[in-house]
Amino acid sequence: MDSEKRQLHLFFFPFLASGHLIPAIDMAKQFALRGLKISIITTPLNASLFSKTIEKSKTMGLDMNVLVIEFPCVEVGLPIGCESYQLATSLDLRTKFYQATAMLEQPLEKLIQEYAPDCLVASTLFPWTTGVAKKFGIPRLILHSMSFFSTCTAECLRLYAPHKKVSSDTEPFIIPNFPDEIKLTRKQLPDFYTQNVQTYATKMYEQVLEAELTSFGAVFNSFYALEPAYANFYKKVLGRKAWQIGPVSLCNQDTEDKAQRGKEASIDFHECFEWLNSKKLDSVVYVCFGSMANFNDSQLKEIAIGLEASEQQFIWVVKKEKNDEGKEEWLPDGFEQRVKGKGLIIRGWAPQMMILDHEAVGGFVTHCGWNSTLEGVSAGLPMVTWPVSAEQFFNEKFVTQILRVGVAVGAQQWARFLGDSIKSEAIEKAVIRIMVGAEAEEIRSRARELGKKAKKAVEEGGSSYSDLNSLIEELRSHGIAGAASKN
Ligand SMILES: O=c1ccn([C@@H]2O[C@H](COP(=O)(O)OP(=O)(O)O[C@H]3O[C@H](CO)[C@@H](O)[C@H](O)[C@H]3O)[C@@H](O)[C@H]2O)c(=O)[nH]1
Repeated sequence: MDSEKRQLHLFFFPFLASGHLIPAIDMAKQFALRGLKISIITTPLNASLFSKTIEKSKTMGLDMNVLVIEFPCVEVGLPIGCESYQLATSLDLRTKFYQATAMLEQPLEKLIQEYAPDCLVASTLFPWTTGVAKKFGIPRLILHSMSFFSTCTAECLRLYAPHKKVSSDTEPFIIPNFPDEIKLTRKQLPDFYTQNVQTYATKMYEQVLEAELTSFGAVFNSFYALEPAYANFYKKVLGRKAWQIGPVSLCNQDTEDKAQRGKEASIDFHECFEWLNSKKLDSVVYVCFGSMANFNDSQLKEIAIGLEASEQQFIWVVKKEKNDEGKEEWLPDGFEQRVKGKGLIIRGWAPQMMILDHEAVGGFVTHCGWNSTLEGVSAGLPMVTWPVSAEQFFNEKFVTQILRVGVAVGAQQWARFLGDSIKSEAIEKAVIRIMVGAEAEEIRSRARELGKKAKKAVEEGGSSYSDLNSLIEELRSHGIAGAASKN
């Protein structure tokens, strides 16, 4: 077959966590929409989460399928079914989880042998896949799940270690040689920056870096106009190769597609949509902390009190099981009766993208996971930033200081399983600041402009659209060159 016409086949191998799988499926869809064949490699439980999306893609004529590999839970001592990182709720379980992912090397090699894909697009957290791709003579693209800003912040912390030059965990330091003056404290950094001992995670991050330097390049869920200084920094100062093809969530255009990203929602999405339809433009604040953050009862209570005191309408997503007696200790007495019609609590999984895109939603209280941040940006929404873990404190700086589309609630420290560090008054005040008054209007108009730029980036001729074209062209010529050298 004429090699220029040959359909390219990409293997997508995302990390096993909602915050990685959801954007990876969207990204895979972008490639499939350009006529490429896509196989998503994942484990049985994760595959079931997006079976509907794959079915739907087939009805659209897209060439997408899933190849399932078993996850070695038993072999590493993980509970059976612990196939998602968010289920690994202790350091010990997380270490075992990473060990199990490294054991996926052989099954992956078997699939590559069988299907001979042209390229392996694998999560940044699978550094060993660069070696696998090399072995089979195909390029490995790094599937990046953070922004350029956060990736550059992380790299400058590693290079210059400014956090080691301050005398306490709360003394601010500045990221050296950066385009903007960004201040952080040690309390806002992931553990592995501050620990002096080598752990599985610290070793893995060294491999991540090594792989970044030796791979074909990286694909980012971002767009040029959002962070030009940091895209340039990544490419020119850090000397890496990258394509930015986001916001990838924007490939979901109809309400059902938006509602079905990720998991089955815990609320009938029609019901949620109807509820929003009954509300005025920009009158509802949406409160959600991603797929991983879990607050304790007293912090949830503070949120409830703060939301009620703000007098704003809200949708609040709570990922908290009822206790053994079926009680919800975090709910203030009579709360749901008092906010009836005004506030909606979703217990479990929300159809987030559908909610954010609804015109009744006028603000977003977010933990600053990169996907939520970008979804908020794409929907043109002002945000209250409440970082909890991972690189979320970096994203907070980006939203509040660089983009200036958010206000900080005042979270000061990295912690995945939190106490009641933020008081109701701070929540009330921050929500009011993004929903009511002159400041809110000013933030909203900046956010709206950014939302328009996000949509433009993925339209035909937009920067992300063009970057995806160039990437496909490069893969095509690489494939042709590779095929020629094999002949
Ligand atoms: O009820 C929910 C909760 C989440 N989501 C979706 O789930 C994704 C969540 O991703 P993100 O906002 O990035 O948060 P996390 O799940 O916390 O993501 C982890 O992974 C991200 C990508 O690496 C990091 O940026 C985060 O810091 C890290 O916590 C988003 O697409 C949301 O739309 C829903 O649809 N419904």
